[in-house]
Amino acid sequence: MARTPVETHAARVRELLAPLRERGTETVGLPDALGRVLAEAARSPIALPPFRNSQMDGFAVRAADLPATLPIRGEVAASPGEPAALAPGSTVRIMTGAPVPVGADAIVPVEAAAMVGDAVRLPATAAGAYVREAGSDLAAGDVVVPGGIRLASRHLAALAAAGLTDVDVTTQPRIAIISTGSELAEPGAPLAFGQIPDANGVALDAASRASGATVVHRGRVADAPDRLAAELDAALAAGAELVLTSGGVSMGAHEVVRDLLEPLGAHVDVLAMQPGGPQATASWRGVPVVCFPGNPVSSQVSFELFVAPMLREVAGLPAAAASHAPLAAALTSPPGKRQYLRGRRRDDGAVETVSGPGSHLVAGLAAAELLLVVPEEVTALAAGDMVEVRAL
Ligand SMILES: Nc1nc2c(c(=O)[nH]1)N[C@H]1C(S)=C(S)[C@@H](COP(=O)(O)OP(=O)(O)OC[C@H]3O[C@@H](n4cnc5c(N)ncnc54)[C@H](O)[C@@H]3O)O[C@H]1N2
Ligand code: MOO
Repeated sequence: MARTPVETHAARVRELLAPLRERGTETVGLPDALGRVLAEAARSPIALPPFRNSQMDGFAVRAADLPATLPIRGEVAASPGEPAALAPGSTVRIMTGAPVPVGADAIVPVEAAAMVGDAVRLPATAAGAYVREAGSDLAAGDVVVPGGIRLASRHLAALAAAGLTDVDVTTQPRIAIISTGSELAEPGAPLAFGQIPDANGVALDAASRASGATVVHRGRVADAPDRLAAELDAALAAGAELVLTSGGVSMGAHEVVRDLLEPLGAHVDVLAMQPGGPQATASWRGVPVVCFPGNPVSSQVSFELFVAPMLREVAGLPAAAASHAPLAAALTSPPGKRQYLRGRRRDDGAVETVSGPGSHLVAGLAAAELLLVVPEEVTALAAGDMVEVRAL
């Protein structure tokens, strides 16, 4: 059977997921806005800084009075309240962030001052020295963060400094994840012989969230089509815009995903790649369903290749980094399949495989930091040959 090119399936998934690109907006509080994409420019209702204030702990002065020994007429702290105007020929102690009194036009840092009894000797100082003018960062009404920006802590700092408490962000794609397989148990539950913990559920949940989506439902079903149908309905009831399934798409006697969805028009394929050979795409009551193979490495690599790129784009995240590096040692690869081998980079920059090519080697994937991509037509590579490398 001819295997379907990886790009053909990628294009099919891309088309199926196109509606997810159209995002609405919602309002969230600043602490919850981290990592979200600002829907439109946020403007500052106040100037930054909001008032003229001192950049140093020191003395507020009129520059024209200096150099001189001046009497100290009190103190201005960084606290609410307007300070009294500075009388000519005098100074006040002032703290960083405190309002500069009317009449003062410069600050002398405390290190440059010398006490002379109750008075203070201050050197010549330029007008404007260490004075932070109101609006010198941003004028009231100016854009504090432009729309389309993925919010990091520095953006939240600027928004909070502007006194904003919540912002409009684009909604996150809502994903449901369903693990299929009668052998699956809740991780941590005692295992009967023949059972294994469900690894794909937590992995696809984490991968979805790391790609900027939100997970609205997670389920696990035995190899029974009516159970899968009920779980798909539960996913839609939870508001899922996209359902990811794992398992049940190859050629066994109990392929629950195929059994339920193929008669309804699912597209089932065997791709020219490993891991991630068997794949399917479907719709459930109009909602896209992307079906990954059950092997844990296969489902994770499939997510990375077919679903993560669109989610990252929507979330304003950079695409996974791809580069080339020399191979540390020779390797062989089966013909007709693009191999995604688990690897790591050595100190000398060469890349080597970790663990084997088997799609069940979930611990091996955990030990890897990158994937080595061996093209379909390449069956042998020598040490030093350049290979494509994808960061994990
Ligand atoms: N006769 C053939 N057999 C198989 C073929 C084939 O072409 N002809 N393809 C193999 C390949 S490649 C893959 S990949 C798997 C895919 O099979 P399914 O998608 O139907 O997945 P399952 O059979 O349900 O599971 C495969 C494997 O993964 C384990 N698994 C499943 N779900 C989980 C989970 N949530 N957490 C951890 N491990 C999971 C499952 O126990 C199986 O060991 O088919 C090959 N067979
Ligand atoms: O192609 Mo399957 O995904 O190796 O194990």
